[in-house]
Amino acid sequence: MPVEQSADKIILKHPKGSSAELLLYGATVISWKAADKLHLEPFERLFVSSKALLDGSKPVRGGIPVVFPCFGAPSHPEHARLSQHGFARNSVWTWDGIVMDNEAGVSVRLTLEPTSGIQAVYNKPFHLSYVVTLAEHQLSTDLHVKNTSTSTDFPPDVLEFQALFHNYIRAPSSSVLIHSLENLKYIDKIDSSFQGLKTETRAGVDVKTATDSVYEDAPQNYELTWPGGGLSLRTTHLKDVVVWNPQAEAGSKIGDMEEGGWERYVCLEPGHVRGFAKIEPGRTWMGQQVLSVIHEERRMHL
Ligand SMILES: O=P(O)(O)OC[C@H]1O[C@@H](O)[C@H](O)[C@@H](O)[C@@H]1O
Repeated sequence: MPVEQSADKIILKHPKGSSAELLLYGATVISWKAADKLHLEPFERLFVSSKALLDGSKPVRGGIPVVFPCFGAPSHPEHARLSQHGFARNSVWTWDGIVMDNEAGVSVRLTLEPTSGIQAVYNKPFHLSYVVTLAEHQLSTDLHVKNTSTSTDFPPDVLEFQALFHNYIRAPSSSVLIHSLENLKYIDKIDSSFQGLKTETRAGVDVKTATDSVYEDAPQNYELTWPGGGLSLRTTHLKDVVVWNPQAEAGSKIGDMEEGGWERYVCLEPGHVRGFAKIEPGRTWMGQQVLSVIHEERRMHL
């Protein structure tokens, strides 16, 4: 069966051997295994901390948590009662069905609507639909956000939100390089003494030191490479991208981070997180990412 379902998890299996696992909790993808031309056996592409709780008691430390409707600490008055990164990553989503099942890919959809728990902290009407698609060498995630307000008032009942895919990519943090971020403006959340935006001067960005950078108006087309491996990331309507790795000093203070976990991943998180996406009543916004295996050694020599 290309799609297996249990009470809390969905497993996607592609006929060519790749696979993915998705929790209803947070719609969190917790595994993506894909081969490349050098390693014919599919292997894990995402990092999930061995200390991550997968029982729905807190957001998963790893995989691909979905961040909505606020990134980081809330900065919009309508999000004031939300916790860091919003409620999508710690809400239980609803299974909606198989979208596609053929040689090209296996695809499933989950949805999230306001529950009483969400309404207690957030009173905007919305409908989220999340489609995860597995191909032989590719994983795509699409988030559709609908403003379900039926208000005809003026000014319109606009839905303002931030959204982001918090990808924990399995990669050696001592040698991974990310490009192309050169010349982009970014907020350096590590350097709190610096006010304003910095300009990226590096052709390939590394995470050898603690990194928490929010790049704005990015090219939506990136490559992560390390000796012997790599992934590309293309996005649509996700104009910003975050690079995060806490390294040892901050990483060892994260309760659900395994010892040395920061050595085994980099977070490359595409989103709309500088300012807010805005949609009028009845309209839908869609943000998409496509993660693809890089088959050949494509390391930039710097
Ligand atoms: O611990 P959390 O809430 O999952 O957040 C992890 C990190 O997520 C990143 O997206 C943020 O830029 C970091 O500042 C943050 O520390």
